[in-house]
This record gives sequence, structure tokens and C-alpha cells, in this order.
Amino acid sequence: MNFVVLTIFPEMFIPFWEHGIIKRAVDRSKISASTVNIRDFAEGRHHTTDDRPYGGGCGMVMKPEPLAASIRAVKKKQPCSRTVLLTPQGRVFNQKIARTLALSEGLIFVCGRYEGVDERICDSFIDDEISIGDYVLTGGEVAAMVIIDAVTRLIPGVLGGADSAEKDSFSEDLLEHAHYTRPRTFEGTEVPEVLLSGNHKEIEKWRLEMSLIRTFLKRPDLLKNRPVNTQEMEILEKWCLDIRK
Ligand SMILES: c1cc(-c2cnc[nH]2)ccn1
Repeated sequence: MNFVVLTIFPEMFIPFWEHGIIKRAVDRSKISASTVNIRDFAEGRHHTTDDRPYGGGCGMVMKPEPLAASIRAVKKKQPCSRTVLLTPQGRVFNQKIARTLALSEGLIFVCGRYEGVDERICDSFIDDEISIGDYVLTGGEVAAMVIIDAVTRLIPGVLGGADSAEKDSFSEDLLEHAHYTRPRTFEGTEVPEVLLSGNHKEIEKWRLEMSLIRTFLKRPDLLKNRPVNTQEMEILEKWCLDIRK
């Protein structure tokens, strides 16, 4: 997986590349990660990357020429990479999209600033528009980091245990069960007994039950259109929970 981020603030990514899961994935050659400064492709003495909007109004728009030139330069090296524009108008990112993106050969993230990018870039250079939520940021950089983090952890060999990512929240469209670690008693509160039993069948059953109930209580929307198997329905019925209401 090759990640390239097109931005006018490449320095934002120096600490991001140098820490945690991203650094480990780079060190293990599971991913490559780099930034390209859009300003390097802007003409003129000031390397201008933005201009006033046609039609008037407040704010500035990112000019198409530097964006087109920088995208073309990266695509020339990585022709099979998908270009992703981070924008509030994109489809809302989730674990399912993360899994799909993790299958790509490479991802080129285009980080807009100001009021956004010239529409002709969206029409001719962008394969995918993605939002990380219904709010407006100052630019696409933070959104790119969120997506790179979520996608990188799904790449085989990046996480420790073989199944670490498979049991994540949303991995089966359910929230994760509660987690506990030592001490056994913390300020008078005990760890659930089943987790100390060593009975892995019972522990797995408890974890599924906790995931289902937690999802029902916190994110019932995730259950609305999710097929529920017999075991899961029995758990929900045991708790007298009707997910189809
Ligand atoms: C992705 C990008 C953005 C964004 C880009 N530029 C301003 N806001 C907001 C949400 N998700």
C-alpha cells in the first residue's frame, strides 16, 4: 500500500509518519507513506494555490492548475492508485469503506483548504470523495490521517495478533465488548467472573452477548439492516430486546 498525501502543509504529517502504527508499518515495509506539497506545483513568484471564487462570495478556492499538476505527477509514478478527495460532501467513512480502501494498491489523498477545490478537479481527477463526518474542518489533512490510520491497521501483518483487526468494533457490524485487565478488583469493582474462568466457549459467548447488547443500546441503527443469526436472536430475546421496532 502506497499512501501519498497532497497538501500545502506537509509538515503536519512529519509526526504522523514518525509514530505508532504508521511508523511500524513503514519500518516493516507494509506501507510507504509520503507527502507532496501542492505549492511546489504552483506558478508565479508566490506559488499561489488559491484564488477568489467566480461569482463572488467570501473565502478562497484552491486553483485547479497546481492540483492537476501535482496529481498528474503522482499518478505518473503510481498509475494504479486511487485519488481520494477529503470533503464534507463525500460519502461518510466507516469500517466497511476502510476495508475496501485497504485492498487498493495505493491511495492519493487530496487535501483541500479554504472553501474547497475547483470543481473541475473533482470532475476530472478524483476517484472517490470521502467525508469523516458531518462537520467542516479547516482542511482535509486531519481527515486523511484518520483514514490512513484506519486503513493501515487492516493491512495484513501490520497489527500484532493475526486476528486483532478482525475482532474490532464494526468488524461484524457490532460494537466491541467491554475490555478488562489487571487488577482484578479496582476501587471495589470486580472483573466479570466469566473472564477469569478460563472457559473460552463461555467467554466467547459472553463477549458476543456484550457486543450485541452494547450495539443495541448505543447504536441500534447498526442492527436495523443487519442479518441476525439464531444464536444472536436468542441473546436479544433473552434480554427482551426487539431490534425490529
Ligand atoms: C473530510 C473533510 C472535511 C473537510 C475538508 N475541508 C474542510 N472540511 C470535513 C469532513 N471530512
